[in-house]
Amino acid sequence: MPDSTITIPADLRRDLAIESVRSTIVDVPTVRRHKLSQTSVTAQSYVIVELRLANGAVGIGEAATLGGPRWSEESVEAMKANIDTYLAPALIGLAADRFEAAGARMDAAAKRNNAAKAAIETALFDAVGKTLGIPAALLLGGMVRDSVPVLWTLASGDPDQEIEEAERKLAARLHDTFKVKIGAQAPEADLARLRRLAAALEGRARLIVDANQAWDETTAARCLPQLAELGIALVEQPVPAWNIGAMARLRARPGTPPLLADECVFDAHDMLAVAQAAAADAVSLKLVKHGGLLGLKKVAAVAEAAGIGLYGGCLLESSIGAAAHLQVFSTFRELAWGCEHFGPQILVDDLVEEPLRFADFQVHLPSRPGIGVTLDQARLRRYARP
Ligand SMILES: O=C(O)C[C@H]1C=CC(=O)O1
Ligand SMILES: [Mn+2]
Repeated sequence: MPDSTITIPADLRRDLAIESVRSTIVDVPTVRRHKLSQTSVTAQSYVIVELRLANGAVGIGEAATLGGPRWSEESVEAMKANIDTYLAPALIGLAADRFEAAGARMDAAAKRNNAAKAAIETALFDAVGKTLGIPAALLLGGMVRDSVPVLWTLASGDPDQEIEEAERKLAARLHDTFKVKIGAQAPEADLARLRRLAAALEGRARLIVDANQAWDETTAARCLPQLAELGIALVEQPVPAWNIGAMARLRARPGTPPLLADECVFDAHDMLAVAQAAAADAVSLKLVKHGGLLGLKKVAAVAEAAGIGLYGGCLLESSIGAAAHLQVFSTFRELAWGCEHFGPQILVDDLVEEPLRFADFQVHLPSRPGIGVTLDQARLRRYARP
């Protein structure tokens, strides 16, 4: 287990009042083009939150997007505006360890805005953790594990490049599960691409796919058995987020591989609806969807109650957002599907002094207090929007 006995001077503990919140938009280039069904990115945009307490501690948090407001409704521009105008003013003066009260204030100040709220709540846990000298995980139930299996996503759309990329990851013992992004081209073209990947990696890697809502029910009914025949272990969000009924009907058909709910589950109410409809085998947990670490735990609790497996989702976060996810993922008794926080490795640069460590097919929890990583101010300035 990581060392959690770091001590900091008593005077730093004194005043947890939230004094200021600063938000900065950054754009960090990626090492290659990342293609999803609905968008394609060559840079990742985040809002970085720095939240200062009266005791001097500064907590950090990150809100990720994917292709502007295309993956979900929040863009970095909207998040910054809503943080500065509505969310931050609602919190000034509140004691930072009153996490639920902070959530209630933010919900009263702005509807949804889940990624923006998550970045602020992350910064609260980071600031309090730093103040107390403990990892945020200790405030969330305590660690069950100090590393998490991590997959890599293949999303260039070019199977030759993707096989070569997967081979490099396997050889370096970084990743042996690969998520393939599909839905940007016709289903038959994706199936041909997957056939090539499955043949090239057979017996050496596990494949899952993410259609990002690209298929209608008829297309999904036709293609899902073919994915099962190829040995695809999990199929993420094959149909539009609103179509829980289709997910349930597809899941009940013989020959359908396990289904992973992503865009159809934002809050715990969504999770309950998916569970009641028996519409998924697993759920992808993400701070940007669930509004924070506590919201993520609530969604996970509903899933656990329904026997739905937990999958540690991402939105290509840097080491800041990834570290926050790891703090909460580390507290789950079961994390059946591991996680996909490869984000720090797809960026040309990170935003922290010491990036997360990837080794032996796992991403390792940092052992410092709070979320465990330190914002690199020089890098923040380098990638900040003018
Ligand atoms: O899962 C998503 O929909 C979003 C994201 C996560 C990894 C990736 O490549 O895209
Ligand atoms: Mn997804």
